[in-house]
Parts: sequence; C-alpha cells; structure tokens
Amino acid sequence: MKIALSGYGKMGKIIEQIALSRKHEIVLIIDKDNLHEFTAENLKNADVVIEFSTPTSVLTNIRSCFAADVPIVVGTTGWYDELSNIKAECEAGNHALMYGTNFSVGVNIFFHINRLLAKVMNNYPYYEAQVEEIHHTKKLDSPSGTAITIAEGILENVDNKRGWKNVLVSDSPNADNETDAQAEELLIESHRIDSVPGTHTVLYDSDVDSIEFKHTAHNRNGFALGAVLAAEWLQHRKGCFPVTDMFNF
Ligand SMILES: NC(=O)C1=CN([C@@H]2O[C@H](COP(=O)(O)OP(=O)(O)OC[C@H]3O[C@@H](n4cnc5c(N)ncnc54)[C@H](OP(=O)(O)O)[C@@H]3O)[C@@H](O)[C@H]2O)C=CC1
Ligand SMILES: O=C(O)C1=N[C@H](C(=O)O)C[C@H](O)C1
Repeated sequence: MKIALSGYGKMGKIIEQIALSRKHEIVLIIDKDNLHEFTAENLKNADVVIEFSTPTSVLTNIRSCFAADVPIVVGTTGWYDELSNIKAECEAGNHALMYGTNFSVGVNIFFHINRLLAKVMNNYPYYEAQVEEIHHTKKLDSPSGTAITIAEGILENVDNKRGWKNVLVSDSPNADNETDAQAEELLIESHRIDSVPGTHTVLYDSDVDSIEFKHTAHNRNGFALGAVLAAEWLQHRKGCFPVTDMFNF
C-alpha cells in the first residue's frame, strides 16, 4: 500500500517505521515546513493518508484529502466538535475516513470493558466515578481524546452523571487544584508529566473501598500499529467510520 503521512512528529515517525516493516511504501511526508506539497496532484500517488498533526491543522488536511478523494485515517485529537460536519462532508462526497481518539488495540479493549463496567456500576451509585489521564508536557489538548471517549462510555451507561468536567491538575505542591464540578458532572483529571506516552484510569470510589481500572501505554508503538492496521482496513472502503468498526467486540 502507498501511504502518505500528514504530520511527521512523534507519531508520524513511528508510523513510518511500522508501515515499512509491514511492507508498505511511504510516498509523501507532509509536515509544517512543506505544507505546499499537500496537493491533489501529489496525493494521487497515495492509496491512503495517515493524519497525526495538530488540532488546528487537522480539518484543513482532512478537506484536502476529500478534495483529492484519497482515504484518510485521522489519529489527531482535539477537533471532535467538528465531527458531525466532517461526517456529512465525507458521506456527501462518497469519501473514506476512519477516526479514533486512540488506535491501540489495548485501549480499544479498555474502551469496551469500560462500558461494561459502567453498566455494572450503575447499580451501585454510591461509588463516585472519575477519569484520570496522564500525558507528556508537549500535549496540546486537554483532556486527552481517549479520556473523552472513556467519559462518554461511562455517561452512556450510568444514570447519575450528566456531562463531564475537566481539570488540568498542576502537580506543584502550592497549586490550587480545586474544581467546581457539580455532583452530576463526571470529573476528568488531566496531569502533564515529562515523556509519559499515555496513562488512563477509571476510578470508582466509595467510603469503604475503591475500584481502579487502568491502561498504561509503555510507548507509542501500539497507537502507531493501530493506525497502520486502520489504513489497511480502510483502503478499499467508502464512508466515515469510527475506529471501533475495525474490532469485533
Ligand atoms: N489516535 C491515536 O491513537 C493517537 C493520537 N495522537 C494524537 O496525534 C496528534 C499528533 O501527536 P504527536 O505525533 O505526538 O504530535 P507531534 O507534535 O509530535 O507531531 C505533530 C506534527 O505535525 C506537524 N504539523 C504542524 N502543522 C501541520 C500541518 N498543517 N500539516 C501537517 N503537519 C503539521 C508538527 O510540526 P511542528 O512541530 O513544526 O508544529 C509536528 O511535526 C495529537 O493530536 C495527538 O493527540 C497521538 C497518539 C495516539
Ligand atoms: O497526544 C498524545 O500523546 C496522545 N493522544 C491521544 C489522546 O489524546 O487520547 C492518544 C494517546 O493517549 C496519546
């Protein structure tokens, strides 16, 4: 498969290595310094684009792929307010797009079990639910896209929470990390610590005990492999697909 990379940062570079190891070819690499090469003419050489750039550039890049009618796998987070518009444009133009806050197989298993666990916990409302995410200090968005997906999985299955509220916790000893979250809001606590690839925890806390459900990424390889698997899955399809469509849970 001929792959174009949109975004050649931490993820783009690992995706390149994994794609090559799976015998794919990288035919175009777009990053901030060569955006003028993101043209329909250049995209003609690609079977699929894998997009891991920034929340402010992703929408333009998706639309460039639609204009060139090349399938696109979007890993970039922080743009989901626009998802319904992008879905409509994708379907109206008969294009192909797969999106996901997290492409790793382990996290997608976690998403599935998180929903099942929330269904069980709905019978025990004296457990207070909370989501916690820890990422590296270079991360641009907060909360993480993954934490939002986890929160949505809980909110769809419990009756005592309506919407989520994020607090970006400073780990400095003098910080005031108070939150004005209402009882019916699900709290998502974000922490930024040097070089953490991504840790997500769901907590259910009561007066007598707590239950913790946690996913820890040891590195970025799982995200990158998932993105390449998504490109292989999407290549000959049309439509707008969430990454969950790739799994049979
Ligand atoms: N869905 C998933 O499984 C995962 C999603 N992510 C998400 O992927 C995104 C990228 O993550 P990561 O690689 O760590 O971030 P990086 O900051 O390391 O990489 C982003 C790259 O995109 C470049 N860039 C800036 N503007 C454009 C543009 N207009 N078009 C193309 N590229 C551009 C940046 O250049 P410059 O640095 O010069 O600005 C940078 O090289 C984030 O949104 C992150 O949350 C990350 C991991 C897994
Ligand atoms: O920016 C990152 O690094 C990550 N972003 C994704 C997110 O926002 O959930 C996925 C992963 O956790 C790493």
